[in-house]
Amino acid sequence: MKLRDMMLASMFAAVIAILGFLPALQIPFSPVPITAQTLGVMLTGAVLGAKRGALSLAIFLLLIVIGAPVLPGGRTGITVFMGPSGGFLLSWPIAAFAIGWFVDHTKGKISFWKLMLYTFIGGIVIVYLIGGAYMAFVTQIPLAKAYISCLIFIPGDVIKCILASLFASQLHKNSVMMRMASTQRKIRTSS
Ligand SMILES: O=C(O)CCCC[C@@H]1SC[C@@H]2NC(=O)N[C@@H]21
Repeated sequence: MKLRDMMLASMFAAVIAILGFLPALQIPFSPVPITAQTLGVMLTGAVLGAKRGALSLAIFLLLIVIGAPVLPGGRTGITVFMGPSGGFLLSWPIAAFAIGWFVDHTKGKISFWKLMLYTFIGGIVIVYLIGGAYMAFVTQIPLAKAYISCLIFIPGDVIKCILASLFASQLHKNSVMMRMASTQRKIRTSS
């Protein structure tokens, strides 16, 4: 991994930390809040790809471990991993990796709809599977009940999928156009 990759991964970790300044929404019947940071997780995977995306979220989790107040409300420290939302946090590098893996293995155009599917699988299905199971374990509730309680997050998380997919598809389109323009320039100067 190059220095540039490390810098990009750190930059996206910072973006997720900044999203943590938006207050989390505590909802009734759930010990886990609605947070804007999942938008950052989806965006990171969709823009950086698998390896850099996972690295970025690993950096973000490391910031929590060392006590940086990067979660909404300034929460931090290793103890947050032991709470009901701990599994959701631990799922984030896997989610970013999965979204990025799909992006890295996409043949042809990375369209909005493809990204919608990728962010849905990585940012919702994988996150809920891991986070829900962990929450059931920590709070000692039945697994089915934990998964049902995750459904409340779906409307907000689908909106985040849309936003991340819109942004990332535009970015991928621009980078393809820039690459084409630079190839054309090279051809012109060599002929
Ligand atoms: O701040 C924390 O302690 C982590 C919060 C985890 C929130 C989960 S992630 C998936 C789902 N979508 C949300 O907006 N909230 C939950």
